[in-house]
Amino acid sequence: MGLLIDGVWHDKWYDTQSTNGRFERSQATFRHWITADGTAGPSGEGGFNAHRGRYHLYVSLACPWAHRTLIMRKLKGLEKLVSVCVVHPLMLEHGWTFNHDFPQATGDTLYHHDYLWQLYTQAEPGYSGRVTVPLLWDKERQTIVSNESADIIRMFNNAFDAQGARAGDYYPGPLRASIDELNSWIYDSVNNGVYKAGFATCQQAYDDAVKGVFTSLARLEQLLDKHRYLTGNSLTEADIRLWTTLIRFDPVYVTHFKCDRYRISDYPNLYGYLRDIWQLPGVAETVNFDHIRTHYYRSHKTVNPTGIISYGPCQNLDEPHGRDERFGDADRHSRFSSP
Ligand SMILES: N[C@@H](CCC(=O)N[C@@H](CS)C(=O)NCC(=O)O)C(=O)O
Repeated sequence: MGLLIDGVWHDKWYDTQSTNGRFERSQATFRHWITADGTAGPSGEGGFNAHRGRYHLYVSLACPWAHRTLIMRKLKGLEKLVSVCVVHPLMLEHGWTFNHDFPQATGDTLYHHDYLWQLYTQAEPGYSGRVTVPLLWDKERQTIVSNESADIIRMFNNAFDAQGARAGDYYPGPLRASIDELNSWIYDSVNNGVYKAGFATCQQAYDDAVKGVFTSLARLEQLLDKHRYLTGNSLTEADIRLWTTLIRFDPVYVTHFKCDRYRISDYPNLYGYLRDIWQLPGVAETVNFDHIRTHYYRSHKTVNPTGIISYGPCQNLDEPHGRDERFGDADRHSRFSSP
């Protein structure tokens, strides 16, 4: 675990001393957008036109932020349009690496780099900052388009629609305000909340974070009593963003990050919702529990110095969830049908 300073790699764990034991996530730095016609998006420069085969996604199968991009790539049928490399699950003194001595770790098939940080310095030789996944790479300009998952899933949602992407809009106009509102508190208290609890180095910081996690899970449990998905009866980007945290919750966050008040499987609605999305076509294929559990338990030496991987919960995600009958079958079929 480390970061780049003026293009030089330094092995350094998160600094929580300067923030009174609180973990503060830094902002992503590359914020360009792929658009259908190459015009600039909401941030960054233009010139990143959507083209089949031009872009490459670097992910970790362990990482919940990267996982969002893999799910959106799958739902939108972008597998043949945007290629992917998978880093090794261990993130140690060199950060993410391209070692491929682990099932489904692919190495760097584009440049044969050893480390992810080499892509950051290839794009910007004097780069200073954290070296994170997901990373969306432009093979043509040989640079980073974006290292922000929230932006990448929005690009995937519509930029490739004229290039053969599958139909489906996961950020539809009429729902945008409510999706944005959900994203904002779910990001802070759930997606990032589990990290704030797990990486806290003082009791108060942990207490605040863990209470925030369970307050929000209670709120979500109520919301999911009213409709099948967060904004109603169709799946949106807000669901995808929440779900990648929920799928890691019982297998990792309960024990490793000490988010142990309840398990997701203790909440009837959240657990049904977890299984509902798991059972949507293509979603389960994006999940790799070996990468997930190996990464967390073995990479965070300050949290789990022995590197012992816990026994793990017994969850049957294929069990029927009944949410389709309970809320109607939504417009799921139109979303997943071919264009
Ligand atoms: N804002 C980023 C956060 C990505 C992120 O923090 N990824 C983690 C993996 S789960 C990472 O690569 N961490 C390495 C580090 O912080 O040094 C996003 O959502 O894309």
